Amino acid sequence: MIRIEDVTKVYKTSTRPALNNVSFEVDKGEFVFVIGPSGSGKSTFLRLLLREETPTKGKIYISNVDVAKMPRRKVPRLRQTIGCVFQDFRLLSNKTVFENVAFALEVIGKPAHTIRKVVPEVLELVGLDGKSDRMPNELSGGEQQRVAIARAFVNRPLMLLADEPTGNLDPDTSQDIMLLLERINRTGTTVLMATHDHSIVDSMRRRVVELEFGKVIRDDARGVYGVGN
Ligand SMILES: Nc1ncnc2c1ncn2[C@@H]1O[C@H](COP(=O)(O)OP(=O)(O)OP(=O)(O)O)[C@@H](O)[C@H]1O
Repeated sequence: MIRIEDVTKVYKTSTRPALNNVSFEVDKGEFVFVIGPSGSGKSTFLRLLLREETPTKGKIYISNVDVAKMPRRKVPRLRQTIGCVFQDFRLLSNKTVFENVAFALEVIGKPAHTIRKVVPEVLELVGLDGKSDRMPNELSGGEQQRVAIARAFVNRPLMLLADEPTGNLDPDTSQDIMLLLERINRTGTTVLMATHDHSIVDSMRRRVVELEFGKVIRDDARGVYGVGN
């Protein structure tokens, strides 16, 4: 599903590579934690998958398509197959919960009757039924992240990229969000999650890819965060 081959990324303004000859594969339906200290290249990796950046060297295949070589006009279609969730939720503050999720479908031209049907379904899936008319500032952090996950998932993407999704949440709320990401993963969606959260990684025992100075230094099938991090 994702194949990274000898990928090096050197940003224009930097001499040290953010990713240095990285190779690994992710199968459809996997749940993968990408861990490593600040600056080790986690976000760069996620940005390359989204074609927000292109590699300096190497190849990035998603479903056998070389993302780096993809013509610019095809990039929006690629991004429709990838849902994204961030630490800071990134909701539209002047739109309701329903409208935030609906917006993701409107921008890709889905008809109103589909939106009316699908949005309540996904809000129920994330545990927000009954809250569709709230504004983001009337929700807890955990609820806001649920909206963000609903918005990322409503179009049934092939994969979900989560960059520190629990970074602003307390431990209990973080566990709830992880249960939700697990549920989404069980629908067959590949989940890649960059995190610094030791306890979550240790409790989930999923695949762990660890980066350090832009290199993969560990790839464990049922990993823990690791000693000394
Ligand atoms: N746009 C950019 N221009 C220049 N250098 C960058 C850019 N983005 C990231 N870098 C550098 O690339 C390296 C990897 O950064 P990256 O953001 O991928 O790390 P990270 O593991 O996601 O860190 P964090 O956990 O703090 O989010 C760092 O040295 C960083 O300074």
